[in-house]
Amino acid sequence: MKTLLLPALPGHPHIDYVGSTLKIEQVTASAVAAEFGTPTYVYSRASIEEAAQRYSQAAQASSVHVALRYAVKANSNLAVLQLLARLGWGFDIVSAGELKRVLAAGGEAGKVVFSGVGKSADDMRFALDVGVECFNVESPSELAALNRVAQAAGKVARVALRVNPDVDAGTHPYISTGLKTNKFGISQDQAAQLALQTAQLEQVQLVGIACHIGSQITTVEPYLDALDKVLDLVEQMEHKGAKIEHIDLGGGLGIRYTDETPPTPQEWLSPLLARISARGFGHRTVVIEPGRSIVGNAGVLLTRTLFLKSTPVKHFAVVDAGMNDLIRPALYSAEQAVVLAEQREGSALKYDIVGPVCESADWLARDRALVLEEGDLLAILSSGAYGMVMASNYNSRGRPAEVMIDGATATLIRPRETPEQLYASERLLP
Ligand SMILES: Cc1ncc(COP(=O)(O)O)c(C=O)c1O
Ligand SMILES: N[C@@H](CCCC[NH3+])C(=O)O
Repeated sequence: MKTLLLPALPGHPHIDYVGSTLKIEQVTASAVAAEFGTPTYVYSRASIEEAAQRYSQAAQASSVHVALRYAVKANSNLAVLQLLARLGWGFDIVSAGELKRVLAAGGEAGKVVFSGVGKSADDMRFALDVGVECFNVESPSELAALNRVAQAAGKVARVALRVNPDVDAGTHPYISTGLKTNKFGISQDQAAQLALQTAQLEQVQLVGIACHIGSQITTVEPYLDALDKVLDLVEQMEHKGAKIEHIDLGGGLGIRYTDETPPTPQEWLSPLLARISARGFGHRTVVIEPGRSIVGNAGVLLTRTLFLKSTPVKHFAVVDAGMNDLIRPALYSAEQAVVLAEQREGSALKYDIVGPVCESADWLARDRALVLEEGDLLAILSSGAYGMVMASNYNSRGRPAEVMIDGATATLIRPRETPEQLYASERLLP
């Protein structure tokens, strides 16, 4: 029988049981649900800040200069971005929308890396106008387009070439990005050629090499493999006269969802920086772009059990959160631990935890042994990353509320969407 992380919740700092009661910092999950309803995403401020500080400390332990850039796509709530901006972090973005959020949250454009395989001309122009620090370019066509946009804007765009190092990060195929069959990055050969071409383009300046090999990676080896290939390329480019100021290693460090044991930021960064120094590149800036490992285990999704239902072959717990609120299980068959806000003794049944959406893929967890009653409040753990940001309005369901816990204080950082808001901008025909 599957047992998931009970009674202690390892890997989830500041989210744990006190007796049989689940608390996020000093606030009970039940109190959050009573005040703000369900489904609701709840984040621990201390957990986010400590995760960020573990990266800063790992960076400070080395003589190599490390630029910290939080990947906004993991969780883009303004309050989350504000916490990181206050800690001095910059940001990794993939759209003008994310860039606008960063600016609205008090982030500095000069500490923003613009990633993504499909940047529009409008997005490039906005990023140039506000002065982002670097564009991570992923194709010859994108480089040409950026040169044109920069010319029209009268600016010079600082550029890093994102290389696809063709390494297997050992993660889910949908979140692997560094294989040659993936759409991301430029092959090593093509990158070397493109580096030469940048010298001919007046409105772009090559300053870096970037890579990002995937997400939820739980070992260091694929990063070292990718790094060696990136450093080979840097050597090759500098031999031909380029001046590479920074090496961007991307993000991707995994978290514990059930029983994974990923390296800590220190265990991840230290061998990479050591390799960079050993190969003679220790005076370059190293950029990192973590997302999930900052916010993933700082958040839970609270959901209320509506009905328990048994068929001849299965027990179902129908809850008020669905795949529109948290799509990771439906999309990647992701396993996230599910726990009761108030644990009770009794004999457990194995439940599939399913939502109200009209799709058979609308499941949040499968075969979980729980002692459940209708009306019980559940917490889906590890929901701080790629949770709310991937939520949709399918079935005209308003997206959940978001709440930040700081000690004994719960602050609503985004109210629940109402159905009226969903269709407010739609128009009836004349
Ligand atoms: C370019 C880039 N940087 C950083 C990240 C953040 O990754 P993660 O949340 O796995 O740390 C991603 C997402 O995979 C990405 O595509
Ligand atoms: N959305 C994915 C991660 C994608 C990372 C972005 N490249 C997840 O939930 O695991």
